[in-house]
Amino acid sequence: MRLRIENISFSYGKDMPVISHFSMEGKMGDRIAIRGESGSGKTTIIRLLLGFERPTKGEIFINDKKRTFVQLKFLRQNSCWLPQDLDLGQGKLKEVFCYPFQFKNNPPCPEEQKIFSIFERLGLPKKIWSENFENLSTGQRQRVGIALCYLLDKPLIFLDEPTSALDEQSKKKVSELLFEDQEKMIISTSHDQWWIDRCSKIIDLDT
Ligand SMILES: Nc1ncnc2c1ncn2[C@@H]1O[C@H](COP(=O)(O)OP(=O)(O)OP(=O)(O)O)[C@@H](O)[C@H]1O
Repeated sequence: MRLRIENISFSYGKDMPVISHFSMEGKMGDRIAIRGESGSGKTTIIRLLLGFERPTKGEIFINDKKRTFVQLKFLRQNSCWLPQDLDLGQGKLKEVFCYPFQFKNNPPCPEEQKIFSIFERLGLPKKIWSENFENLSTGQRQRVGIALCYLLDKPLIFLDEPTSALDEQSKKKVSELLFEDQEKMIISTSHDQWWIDRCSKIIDLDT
C-alpha cells in the first residue's frame, strides 16, 4: 500500500487552519513519526488519512488513486488505529478484549494462550485478564492496545502517542513487537524522542 498527502490544508469550522500546505508519503516498511508541539495537528493528520475529516484543500492518494469511498474502505479494512486513550467499553478485560475482532474483515479473536503470549512479550501480567479494563493503569491500557494492533495483524498501523505512558523497558518491548514484521507501514504521532529515534522517517510539524 502507498499513501500520499499532497499539499493539504484543513481547519475545524471557520478557525485558522490547523494544517496548512502539508505533504507526506508512506509506503510499506516505513516507520513514520509525526512530531510537533501539542496542538500542532498530529492527530488531525491521522484523522484526515482515515477519512474522519476531509481536507479543505489538497488531495490524499491511496495507491496512487485519489481517495474516494472505495479507496477509503480499502484503507480502513487494512489498517488498525490505536488512539491515545483506548476505550474498549466497560467490563473485565476478558469480556472486552475480543470486541475489535468482531468487525467485518477482521480475523477471529485468537485463543487465550496466544493472547497471553503477547501479553508476556509486552510485560503485562496475566492477572489483568480478570480485571476491569478501565481500572488498568494508563501504561497497561496502552500495551493492551498494542497487543490488539499486533493480533489484528493489519498491514498499516496508526498509533497516536504509543509510548506516552511507558517506561523505557516497556517501550523496548513495544517496539520489538511492532517492528518484528518489517513489511508493515507504521504511522505514529509522538513527542517521545526515544520512539522517534527508532522510526525511519520523521515528519516535523514545527518546522
Ligand atoms: N474536533 C475538533 N474541533 C475543533 N478543534 C479541534 C478539534 N480537534 C482538534 N482541534 C484543534 O485542532 C488543533 C490540533 O489538534 P490535534 O489534536 O490534531 O493536535 P496534536 O498535535 O495531536 O496535539 P497533542 O500533542 O496535544 O495530542 C488544536 O488546536 C485543537 O484544539
